[in-house]
Amino acid sequence: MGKNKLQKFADMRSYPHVFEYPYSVVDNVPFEMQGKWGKEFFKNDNPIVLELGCGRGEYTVGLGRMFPDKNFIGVDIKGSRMWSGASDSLKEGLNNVAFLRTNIEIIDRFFAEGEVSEIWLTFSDPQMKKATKRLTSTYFMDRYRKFLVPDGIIHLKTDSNFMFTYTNYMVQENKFPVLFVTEDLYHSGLVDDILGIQTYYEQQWLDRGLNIKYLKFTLPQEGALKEPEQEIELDTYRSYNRSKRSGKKTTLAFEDEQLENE
Ligand SMILES: C[S@@+](CC[C@H](N)C(=O)[O-])C[C@H]1O[C@@H](n2cnc3c(N)ncnc32)[C@H](O)[C@@H]1O
Repeated sequence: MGKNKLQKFADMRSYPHVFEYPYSVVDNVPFEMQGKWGKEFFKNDNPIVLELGCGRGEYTVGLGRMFPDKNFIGVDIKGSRMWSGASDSLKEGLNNVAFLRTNIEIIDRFFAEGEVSEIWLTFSDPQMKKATKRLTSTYFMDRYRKFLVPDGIIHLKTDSNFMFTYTNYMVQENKFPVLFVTEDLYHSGLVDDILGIQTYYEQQWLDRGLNIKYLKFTLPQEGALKEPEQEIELDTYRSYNRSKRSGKKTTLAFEDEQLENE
């Protein structure tokens, strides 16, 4: 039988490679590893790569296996999801993998200037109602700039047409260099070992026949950032449009909600 949430939380507290600093405690518990992840935890100077909103951490663990000469940290607020990747990486003895349980809104408190080389955003919630909650908004880009190396790389992998279109507009508006872009990863023949890592959400969206989109760009350090102003068509299969009064749900909206509750 699988473990319940309390057993998973207990495991997480005992894991040496898991750091739990949710917003509710971070002001009371000092975090002393900012700027020292390489020296004090990984014990090397290798590049550090983050997966933000990592869920079960498939990219963090998958990339950790592929690139022993880089360090990977999965970040999410949900400990019971993160437990999967944290347990797998511990069992496999991947000493280049760690997890940080916190709110991404305060991510810049955990890393020093230039400490991180790359960020993966894997199937992030599109947050269609509020741009400042979107992990590819300029609100978050301003935070990422504080700890990314100059011209650090950001990868977005998503099912969401809304998130993909918004991020493309954001990148264009701010003239960020685009390294790679595809609207349909699996039918373009461009999937390699890295892009072939599939997350839990990715598998669900693929099963529903959605195209997976991918955008890779660099984040320059200089210049004020500007939010895009274009209207973007909403994703119809998400719960955004559901009428609360009628309670009507499309099948996909319902399933989306169930995924959220996982
Ligand atoms: C749609 S799920 C995707 C999970 C995983 N990347 C995957 O593809 O299976 C989004 C994840 O981001 C996390 N998340 C969203 N906003 C967050 C925030 N502001 N701080 C921390 N975690 C967040 C959620 O807890 C959730 O696990």
